[in-house]
Amino acid sequence: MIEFDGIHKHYRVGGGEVRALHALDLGIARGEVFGVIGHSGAGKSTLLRTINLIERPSGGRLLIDGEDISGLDGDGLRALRRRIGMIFQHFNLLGSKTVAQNVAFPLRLAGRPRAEIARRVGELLERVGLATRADTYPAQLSGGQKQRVGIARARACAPDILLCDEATSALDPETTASVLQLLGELNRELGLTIVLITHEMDVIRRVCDRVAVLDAGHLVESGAVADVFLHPRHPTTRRFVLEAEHVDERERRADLARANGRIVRLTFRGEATYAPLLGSVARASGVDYSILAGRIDRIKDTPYGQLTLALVGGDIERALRAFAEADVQVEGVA
Ligand SMILES: Nc1ncnc2c1ncn2[C@@H]1O[C@H](COP(=O)(O)OP(=O)(O)OP(=O)(O)O)[C@@H](O)[C@H]1O
Repeated sequence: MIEFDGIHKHYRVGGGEVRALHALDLGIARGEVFGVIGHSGAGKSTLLRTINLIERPSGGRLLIDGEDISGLDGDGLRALRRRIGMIFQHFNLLGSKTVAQNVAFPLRLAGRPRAEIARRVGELLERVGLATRADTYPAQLSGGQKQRVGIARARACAPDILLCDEATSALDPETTASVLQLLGELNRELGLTIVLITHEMDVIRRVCDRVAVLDAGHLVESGAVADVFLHPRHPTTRRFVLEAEHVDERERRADLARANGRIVRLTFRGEATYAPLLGSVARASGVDYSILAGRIDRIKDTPYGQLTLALVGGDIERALRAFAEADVQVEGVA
């Protein structure tokens, strides 16, 4: 649905130039939740803002449904922006307008009749659980409620793409979870294509289908969230994953260096996560193990487990074969 084809972006600053995106190739499919992760300055906002042409690419082609949009202006640009909603880290609500007036704003700009606006605003607020707050002002709402108003407003013109610019970065963990849940529901209910940018791997893990990792304007890794999260290849991605696990990379390495035996990482996905496998494999192969690191969690709705073990004695090859036969992925850890 959205295709970046060799997209470049540079900004002119003073006499020089800042290169924000370098020859970016990226495809986002209709109906998916696509996450872009990167550190500050990596180019995430620039990438997001090229999709609705708040930023124009300096080179390359940007296709939506096969049409190159990078040169659109006038009516074409207005039509493009109506099909793309956007929500922001700091909500960007109009403080002098009520919740209902904020949500009505894009509909008024689009010249919709008054009765239709009233009906649509009612529906939109109902869906985000704020029907009773229509006449309050943003300052009277919590952060989570403000973002729900932002989501209702972004949906006003029934867009088929929603851009989320660090939409949960200003929220506490519980509120973040409920806003991400709402985004997931809208994606499933409406087939809404969602592109979100974040610097938190946990946000990606909870809600995204696929992810791209940006580093200094370069796309360094992309793929299904489970593959990228469980088997990160690029050092930047590995750092994001360790951060999400609250692990210090140097401490982890020191722990591994102290362990004796053969060190392996086992990844269990789906049903294998719950199989009582370790004890039976250890008994059958005569291998002893110590657990160096471990985590059980979910990627979207799929449970996974990841264990780093030191294996000692017995028939280690037999143990590794038994894990592989039970659909557990085995990787050596250097
Ligand atoms: N309007 C602008 N004018 C000049 N330089 C800019 C502009 N917007 C972004 N940049 C520069 O482009 C690079 C990428 O910035 P961008 O905001 O896209 O990164 P980001 O990953 O979203 O970072 P953050 O998480 O801090 O917002 C940075 O070096 C930034 O300073």
